[in-house]
Amino acid sequence: MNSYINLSSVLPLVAVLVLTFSLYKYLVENFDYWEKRQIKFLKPVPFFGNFSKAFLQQKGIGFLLAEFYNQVQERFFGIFVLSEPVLVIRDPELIKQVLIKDFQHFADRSNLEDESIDNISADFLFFSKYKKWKILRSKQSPIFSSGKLRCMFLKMETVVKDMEFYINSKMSTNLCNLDVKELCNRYSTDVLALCIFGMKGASFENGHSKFYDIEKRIFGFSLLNDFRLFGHTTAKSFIKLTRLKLLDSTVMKFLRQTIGSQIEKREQNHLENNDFLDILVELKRMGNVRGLMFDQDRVVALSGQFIVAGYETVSTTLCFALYELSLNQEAQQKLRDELRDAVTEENGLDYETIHKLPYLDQVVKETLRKYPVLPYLDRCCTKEYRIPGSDLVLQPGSIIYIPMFGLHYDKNYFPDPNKFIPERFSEENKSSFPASAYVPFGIGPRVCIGERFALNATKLAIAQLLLDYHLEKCNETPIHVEFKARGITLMPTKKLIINFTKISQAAY
Ligand code: HEM
Repeated sequence: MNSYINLSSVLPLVAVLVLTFSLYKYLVENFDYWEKRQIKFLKPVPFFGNFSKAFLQQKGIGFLLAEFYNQVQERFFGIFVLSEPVLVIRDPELIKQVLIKDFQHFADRSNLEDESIDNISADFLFFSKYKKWKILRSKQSPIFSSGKLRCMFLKMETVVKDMEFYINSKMSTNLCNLDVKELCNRYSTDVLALCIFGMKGASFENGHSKFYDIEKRIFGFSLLNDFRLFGHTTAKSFIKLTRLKLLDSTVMKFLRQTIGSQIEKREQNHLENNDFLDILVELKRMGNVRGLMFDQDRVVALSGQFIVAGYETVSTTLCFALYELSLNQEAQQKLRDELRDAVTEENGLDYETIHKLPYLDQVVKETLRKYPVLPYLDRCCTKEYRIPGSDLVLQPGSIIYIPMFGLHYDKNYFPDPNKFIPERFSEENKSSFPASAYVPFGIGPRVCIGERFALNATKLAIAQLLLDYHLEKCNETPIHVEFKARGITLMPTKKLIINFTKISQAAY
């Protein structure tokens, strides 16, 4: 009798031990993956792999990957993201080969595309897998054709005017201190609303801007938001487990109501506006495109992706360019001189002029080197692949990362990497580093579709602001920027406050 009681009381304990042991085995069972293949790898810890600092929000993913990049000298090496093995590629030649020449072996990103969990993000170009992606990309590329970009440029000019009106309203005796991140958030919101959806974002007006509130909701810091973005880009096992959607119900309601009703209005009134909505209306009219149905739900989903992809990226790039120019007075003056020489009374800062300014281009390129908005490029192997010059054979499903910060801060390619030196990208200097060591927009067929749009919006704003204002650091300007360890895009921890002083028309 006694022995029966003892057994039943220890059974739960045994069960817990067996479960804990099985879970532990499950979490570490992959950890010999790189060792078995004789590939140099960084030692993982259970559950987190090499990503504990990122998962626990102690270090941003970009900086963590740069730390790994600097610990190893090999062309490529292994890490574990949670329990998933990931191959990190350091060698620019191999990067070019994988992203461009051998694209057919790496046609997907590493995220989950599961319509049963999230039918909205599964339709985003960024997340969609090759078969669907090919149709979606070919149907959406015309939005960024040269003709359409020209029309959008005129719309961007009106947003720049609103931004300057806003800056002037904050001034007393021709100067003011402004948080440039906040300023640029408003700018990118209004540029996207107007150019992509043909709607006024109204972020610079007093009162409530629906678009601005939605952007803040998607990228605002909350634990749930962090996990949404981190899971959908980096930790697919987490999304499988939690079934968390990328966009919450408030954002979806906004898309369905605001964008959905705008689409219906265009359909009913046969309106065209040279923007993304025209394309969505056309896709909806076509209905079935090579087996893919474009119904109201799908076109609303497609509209959401540009709000997610364009807002933080453009805003961050512009804000860091303005910040760096306020600290680097020589570069600022050199750029202003170039602008003053180029702008005439007849043709102000038009589309052609913006594309002819080499120093403006160098300033934006150097900003994107120092502050790449996304921390890494990723691909999933879709067809068996032997890494050239090695015995390593990747099977379909294997994941690779290209660490953006590691490359952009590599002293061998960019000496004095912490310094802001736009001249690195001049005609004479640009061959001093391999082209594929600099990849802020990615490369190959899955390169950023909004690259030219983003560059136009950023360059126009920098150019007009520099013609009209002198930018300078003030007491509140941080000299070294610290970055949030949370989120997926690069964000400063503190406000980036700089001083704007109006330049008189006489000096123009
Ligand atoms: C300075 C601003 C921007 C930066 C730095 C940036 C960067 C990137 C990067 C690194 C990628 C991944 C490329 C790859 O994997 O090879 C990407 C993809 C993408 N970006 Fe951007 N982006 C910016 C602005 C925009 C804008 C304004 C839009 C749209 C309005 C946009 C839409 C997209 C889309 C849809 C993809 C997925 C492309 C595909 O898989 O076919 N981006 N972007």
